[in-house]
Amino acid sequence: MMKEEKNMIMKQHLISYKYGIRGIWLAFCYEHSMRFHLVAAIAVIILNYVLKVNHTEWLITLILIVLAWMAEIFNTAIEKLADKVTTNHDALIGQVKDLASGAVLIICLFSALCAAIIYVPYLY
Ligand SMILES: Nc1ncnc2c1ncn2[C@@H]1O[C@H](COP(=O)(O)OP(=O)(O)OP(=O)(O)O)[C@@H](O)[C@H]1O
Repeated sequence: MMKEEKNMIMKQHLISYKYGIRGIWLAFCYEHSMRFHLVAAIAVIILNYVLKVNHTEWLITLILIVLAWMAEIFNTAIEKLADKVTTNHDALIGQVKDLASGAVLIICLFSALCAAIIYVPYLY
């Protein structure tokens, strides 16, 4: 591969990061739930420090935080796309939005369960 081609690929790669960062910023601006996820993430990090959780527990909680953020960003993207298709009442659009919300709910419930499993033993 030519040096110019490599540079071009690298440049496009870096530009795609820029779009990704803009996507994360948009999610925080337009989706109130993202701010809730941010507050929850900060609370988890503080709790991890206070309780001095072990390495594995740190990893599990950080992975769950990232999964919840990912689910919320996908949910926001799907909602925006659905609204672009139609803002009129439509049964299928309703189902699409419910499915996207379901994905967020699953990771939130699973995170709450994992938080109970990790933190409760530290309280005794
Ligand atoms: N065009 C539509 N046709 C039918 N039902 C809809 C439509 N738009 C929204 N709904 C229903 O209303 C619910 C909430 O949709 P809305 O677009 O207001 O999301 P939201 O309240 O911003 O959700 P979230 O809290 O996940 O961001 C959907 O899950 C769906 O059941």
